[in-house]
Amino acid sequence: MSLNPRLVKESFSVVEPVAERAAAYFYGRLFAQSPHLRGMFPPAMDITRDRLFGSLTRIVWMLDSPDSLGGYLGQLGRDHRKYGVVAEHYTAVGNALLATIKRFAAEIWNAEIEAAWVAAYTAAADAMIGAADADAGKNPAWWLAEVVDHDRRAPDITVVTLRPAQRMDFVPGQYVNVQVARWPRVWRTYSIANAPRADNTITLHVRTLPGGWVSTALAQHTKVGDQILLGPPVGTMAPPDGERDILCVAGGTGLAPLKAVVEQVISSGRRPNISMIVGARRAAELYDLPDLRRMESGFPWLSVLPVVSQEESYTGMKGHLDEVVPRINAWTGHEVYVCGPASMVNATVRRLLDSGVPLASIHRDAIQGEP
Ligand SMILES: NC(=O)C1=CN([C@@H]2O[C@H](COP(=O)(O)OP(=O)(O)OC[C@H]3O[C@@H](n4cnc5c(N)ncnc54)[C@H](O)[C@@H]3O)[C@@H](O)[C@H]2O)C=CC1
Repeated sequence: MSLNPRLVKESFSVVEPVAERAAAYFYGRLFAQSPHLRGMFPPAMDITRDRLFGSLTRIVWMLDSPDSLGGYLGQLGRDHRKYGVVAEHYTAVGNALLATIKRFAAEIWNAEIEAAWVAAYTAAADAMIGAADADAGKNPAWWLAEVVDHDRRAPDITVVTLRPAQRMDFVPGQYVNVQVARWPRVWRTYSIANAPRADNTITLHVRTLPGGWVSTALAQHTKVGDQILLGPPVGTMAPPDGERDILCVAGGTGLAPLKAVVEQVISSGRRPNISMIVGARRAAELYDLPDLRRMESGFPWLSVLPVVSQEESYTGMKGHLDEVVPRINAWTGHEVYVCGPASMVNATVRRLLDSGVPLASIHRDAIQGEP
């Protein structure tokens, strides 16, 4: 069986515009054929459905880049250990996936396309299973973590510090999936907001969103001493290893992974100039400014610039990050990190590219938050 990325991509592009219906069909089919699998999923499937297509889209578009794809599938396989996924589940998922693509790409479907999908799915499942097996000897499938600090910084922003019961190794810039006792099987992603610490604690920045199950539970129904579950650290954003100056553009709680990256650079002993441009809608939402100012006073090469977009009376810099950032500097020689709401990240990256910053110098990570 040989891989044929072109056929997979062409047929997937027919399904992509109807992704929502295809995902609903996929799960309907999966649970009809294997009802016992339903218990592994949360009662409300909306976010799970989006995540499925998000992952599938990434995999399909990475089929031509085996190195990136291998890394991504490895993380996905390790991360799926927390759901209790074992090798035999992949067969059921593969059958439902094939039936789904076949149905929604019916007008172009043929034996060659089917063979291409079977080959691609088999290779992807093998990579995930292999990574999960290799990880099983080294790390737990999930970590139990105790809440050791709970700090409401703004009406809807809470900073939570957790101590995992077992050592958790991670790269600054990565994120974890979080599950609270109140909502079994519901997992949401949060970036780790610190470089590794000697006491193994990690800090998360939580924005409470209307209808956000996990964020509301973490902010309003969680106290010091509670236990929550964490999946393994995932994500490919990482601190730079060269000597170039660094720009970090953070929108809201998108600050979290960028703070981790900056902490790591500072503790590495290197001395690049670091500019952190930190955006919030209102000044009261600059929830981490005192700590950023403390970092700034301890590391003279760091400068922190808060920017507020929706408060006329604010006396500091005002505006949207995508407009403000290119006005401040050309940034062409910098390693650039951008994180925050997707619309802000997309707009800012576009403006940076327009102003001559090479794509290879721009670091961002697609993570899925609530709701
Ligand atoms: N909590 C975490 O660990 C992480 C969160 N994120 C993501 O970061 C986002 C944070 O959201 P909030 O704190 O609610 O941010 P927010 O909605 O309060 O916005 C923060 C900043 O982004 C700017 N902004 C918003 N939309 C924009 C647009 N279309 N163009 C230009 N600028 C725009 C605002 O002006 C403000 O400066 C979420 O989407 C979350 O998924 C990403 C990584 C980690």
